[in-house]
Amino acid sequence: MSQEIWADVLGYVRRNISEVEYHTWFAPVKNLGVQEGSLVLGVRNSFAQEWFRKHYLELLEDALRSLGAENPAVSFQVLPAQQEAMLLPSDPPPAPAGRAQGLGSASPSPADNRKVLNPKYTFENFVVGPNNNLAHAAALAVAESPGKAYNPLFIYGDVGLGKTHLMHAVGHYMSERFPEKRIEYVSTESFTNDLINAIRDDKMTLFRNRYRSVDLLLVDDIQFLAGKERTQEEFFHTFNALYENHKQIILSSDRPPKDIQTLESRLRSRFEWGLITDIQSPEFETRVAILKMNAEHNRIDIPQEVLELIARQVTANIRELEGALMRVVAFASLNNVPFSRAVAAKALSNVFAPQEVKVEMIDVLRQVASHFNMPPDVIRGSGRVREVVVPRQVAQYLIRELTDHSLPEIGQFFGRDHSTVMHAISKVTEQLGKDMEVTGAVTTLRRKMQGLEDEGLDA
Ligand SMILES: Nc1ncnc2c1ncn2[C@@H]1O[C@H](COP(=O)(O)OP(=O)(O)OP(=O)(O)O)[C@@H](O)[C@H]1O
Repeated sequence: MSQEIWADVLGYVRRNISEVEYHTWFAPVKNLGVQEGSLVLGVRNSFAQEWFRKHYLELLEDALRSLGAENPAVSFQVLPAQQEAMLLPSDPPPAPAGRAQGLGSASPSPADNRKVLNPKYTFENFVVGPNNNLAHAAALAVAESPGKAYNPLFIYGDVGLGKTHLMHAVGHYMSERFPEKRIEYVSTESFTNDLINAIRDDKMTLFRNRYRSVDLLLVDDIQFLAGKERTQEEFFHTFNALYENHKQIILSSDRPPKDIQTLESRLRSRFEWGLITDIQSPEFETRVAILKMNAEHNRIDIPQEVLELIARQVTANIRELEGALMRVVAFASLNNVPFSRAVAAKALSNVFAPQEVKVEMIDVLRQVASHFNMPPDVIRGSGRVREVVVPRQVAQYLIRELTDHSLPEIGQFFGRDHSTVMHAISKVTEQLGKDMEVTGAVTTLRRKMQGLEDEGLDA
């Protein structure tokens, strides 16, 4: 396949996922051409291969379809290490921005977002916290009694806080219970474009029938009605027709109706007829819960303290939060290191202000466990065979060296008293330089814990 077509494919992909997702996954991909009718893409390792199959196959097929391919096929091939080295992106990824449609999920393109509800945006997948519980309760009430509870429901809040997610959740809820109901999800931009096309093609009746015959109308980013007189006029009539027929309307906006400038007052007052509710930025616990849910959905086993570190880094926007998690996952897998706070901090250091990461006992234990290929609990357990005792002593030695914890605290962490820890430390000290296994483990792990740069990790 020519590089021009590949550039078009990348352009399509880029428009449909967040910047951080794009740079993490697509920047290093190599176009290997078409083989037996299938576009072959070179990826760095088998993890990336699996990830692409699971998360981006459909998106890539859509991209090819949009370029005219009738039966698009895409396959992924792991590149040999040498070729891979040449593909490492030289520029640091930019700060997350744009519209990711959730961790790893391919999203509909803006042009055909009408009628398409993102399957991930359900009530089950919506984490409720103090920042969004009113909006959530209102959406649920509306889903249960469309056209009766609050009409319209007006949800406002900053970007990436879950307005679209809640709207789609109502749509899914309704379509599951009443499959015959007509649901229309549209961005204000698409509504405007449809109107322009209808006027141009002399198809206003069709346009009106379409929007005025739905049972649930979901309109995103209604603030973009500002200054568009003809669209406002048309939307006013659509609104009235639906309202009078007790059809549910849900609107989202980045601000409350009173703050939308140049909005006709008859529309503004209608937007205020039902319920106006906002979504605020999530607090720490909600952010951790969202990350946890995302990790579970993607079957990623990531320690709580790593999720907490990510949640401390990204505070304002859930889309960015998801991007940050994805970055950490990609970073750890591409560098083949276990998840730790230090790894997460390193993964995010190009994107967010670096955070001081204090090494914790659990971090050291995890690293030691991974080095010796043994579960952390076994190291902390009561086993007395050499295979367990050596990692345990190394862990205690490194914790003493790399953290501020006292001997009794370390003892407690291992369910032992401080004299055992003292013994472990002197034992390791004695073996350093003599016992290859112990010396190698201490040196490697110390380097890993102190500074990841020394490990040749790529951000
Ligand atoms: N409470 C939540 N629980 C789980 N995921 C959430 C929650 N809120 C938002 N998200 C996720 O955050 C991402 C951004 O949400 P969404 O697109 O709904 O934001 P938005 O407020 O509509 O943003 P915009 O103003 O840019 O349209 C989505 O992937 C969504 O699933």
